[in-house]
Amino acid sequence: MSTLLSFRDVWVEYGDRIIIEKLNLDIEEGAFVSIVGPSGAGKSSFLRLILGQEGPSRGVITLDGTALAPECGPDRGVVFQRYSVFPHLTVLRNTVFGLECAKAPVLGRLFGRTRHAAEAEATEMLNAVGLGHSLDLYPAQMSGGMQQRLAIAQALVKRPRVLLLDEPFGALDPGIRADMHALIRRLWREYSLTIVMVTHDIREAFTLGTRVLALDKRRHDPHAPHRYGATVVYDLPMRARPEELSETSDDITIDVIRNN
Ligand SMILES: Nc1ncnc2c1ncn2[C@@H]1O[C@H](COP(=O)(O)OP(=O)(O)OP(=O)(O)O)[C@@H](O)[C@H]1O
Repeated sequence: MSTLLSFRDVWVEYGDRIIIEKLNLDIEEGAFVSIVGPSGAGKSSFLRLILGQEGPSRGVITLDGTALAPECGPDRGVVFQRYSVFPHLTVLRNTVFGLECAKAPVLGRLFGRTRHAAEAEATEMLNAVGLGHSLDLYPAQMSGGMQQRLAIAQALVKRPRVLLLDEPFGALDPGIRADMHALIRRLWREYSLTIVMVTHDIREAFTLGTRVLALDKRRHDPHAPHRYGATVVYDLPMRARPEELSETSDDITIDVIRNN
């Protein structure tokens, strides 16, 4: 497997406040990376770096060996915990809209044959996430789980190189969550995705991830908490592949535990 994303001596600082420090990390193509860590450790900031919503204050991030573009492009898809879908658009229009933005960035609309092709692609993706029978529904007519399925279709229809998940299942009931775990695992396999997922749920991190990264501060100065930032303090490759683990399984095994 080749390296898809690479971080070299990456820092995130707001004024004199250090959030992430000296981050050195390679993410392989096809990996499912779970990010855990205490509140405020910089997990969302880390995702924003990959998304291009903000640049590092120092260091370099590359995607496929090329410096990451400073704006969010179709090579990176994202699903947030809530509010990713447009309430005034149907399921199909929500999904086609992602393609319109990628393929017709100026007009934001596709016409004729390209529009038909986009609708066919969107319908295929909606079938893949289990919304094939809900194309004409509006988000307000759907459950939270269905809305997250739509958000995943919206992100995946652009065929991103990397899919970013920011607490995507955090607002869902446990039963629906288990269904969504099975769905994302299937999509990860079928579409050969590379996924980076932030979660507060340790079991979810270990159940889904092929690798679990813990972000935290290595050093702490109680008199000046802003002086030190977080970095990867644990990097845990999982021995079992996610498809071999059941939701209720307790036999999670870890290959190596190493402190960077
Ligand atoms: N634009 C900004 N300006 C200043 N500080 C910021 C900015 N964005 C984030 N921060 C600070 O950076 C720190 C890390 O925030 P971030 O949201 O990345 O943490 P997190 O690990 O995702 O937290 P949580 O688990 O609570 O969501 C926080 O202390 C936050 O206040």
